[in-house]
Amino acid sequence: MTAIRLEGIVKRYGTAAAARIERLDIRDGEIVSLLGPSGCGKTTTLRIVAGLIEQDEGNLWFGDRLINDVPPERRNAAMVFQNYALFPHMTVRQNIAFGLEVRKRPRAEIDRKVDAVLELVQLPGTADRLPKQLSGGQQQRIAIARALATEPDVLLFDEPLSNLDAKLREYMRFELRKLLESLKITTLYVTHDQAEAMVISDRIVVMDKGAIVQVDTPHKVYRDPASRFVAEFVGTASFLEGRVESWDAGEGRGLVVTDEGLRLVGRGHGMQPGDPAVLCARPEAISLHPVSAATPDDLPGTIEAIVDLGEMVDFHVRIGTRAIRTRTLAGPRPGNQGDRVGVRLDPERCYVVAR
Ligand SMILES: Nc1ncnc2c1ncn2[C@@H]1O[C@H](COP(=O)(O)OP(=O)(O)OP(=O)(O)O)[C@@H](O)[C@H]1O
Repeated sequence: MTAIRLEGIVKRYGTAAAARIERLDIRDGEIVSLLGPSGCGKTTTLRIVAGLIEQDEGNLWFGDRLINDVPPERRNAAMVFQNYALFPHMTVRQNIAFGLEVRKRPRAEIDRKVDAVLELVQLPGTADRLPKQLSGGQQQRIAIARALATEPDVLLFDEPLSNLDAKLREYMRFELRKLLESLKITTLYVTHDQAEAMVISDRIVVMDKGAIVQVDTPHKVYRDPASRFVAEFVGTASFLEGRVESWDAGEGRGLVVTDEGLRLVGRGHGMQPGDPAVLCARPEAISLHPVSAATPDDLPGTIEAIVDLGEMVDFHVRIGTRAIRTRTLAGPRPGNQGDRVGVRLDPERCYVVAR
């Protein structure tokens, strides 16, 4: 097992920095995702770790080994790509054996390892098939088996599930998480899909414009976003801009008065009275109540639209000049389109961040 450390890493194309990572530590056996919108520098960072791109500045460590000048094939890292990158004219067995043959391993060992990794990805009967005789999901599992066969210290995934259809992708997330958990190999995983990152990772690195903006467990990234950008990118939220009226640093919560004069309580860090702020309300933080059951503290709202998603129902609600969104399990509804409702915000699930 190998810890990974990136220190002062910068990669520029022309004058623009595609990646600038002050510091990132990935622990032995940890599964870490790089998550962010297109162009934020995820793939550049992953490729620097793989040795496929050379950084302009900074140091990269695998354990206590500085590997800046170590070529990719000597880093003992295996990469799994979005397009599987299997050799089409080779059987599954030949594909998986390839890396071991390059390393001139004895035949018996190669056969044993191929069988073992096929077992691991639950495709033991496919050894003699060609990639085209497998489904997309199966091909991706073979690509993973091929990566595992060489017993790498580090596994690198570049959007490995993006080519699969939505249902299979969802299933494979859980399968992959189970597999990675059992392997305990240090893993860096690139995705722009926040749900995938939530399922796969021990920790998520959220990136924006080449830099890291938050590193935390999936739970913390969702429950404690460091900025509006993170709250917007991971999950959904309604945003209410305003100013901090009072703040209890000990409790980590305070009162925000929005630009429309709504008084709302939320949790956060490092805010001061007078700070411009945004209150981020997750859909599950907002509950709607028929006017007859509303309390004086509820905000007066009007249901503008109801979107029925089957098991869930989205409500778009107007509060004065503001539109917010909430989501509930299908069931009794607080009202119909056009009805007035009481809107209640759970302060525990509202986050106050700098504006
Ligand atoms: N070879 C290159 N030459 C010039 N600019 C590049 C090159 N590779 C990447 N970039 C730029 O660097 C930035 C980061 O790219 P990168 O591929 O790392 O982003 P990403 O987060 O992986 O995006 P995506 O999810 O779309 O793959 C982008 O602005 C991109 O246009």
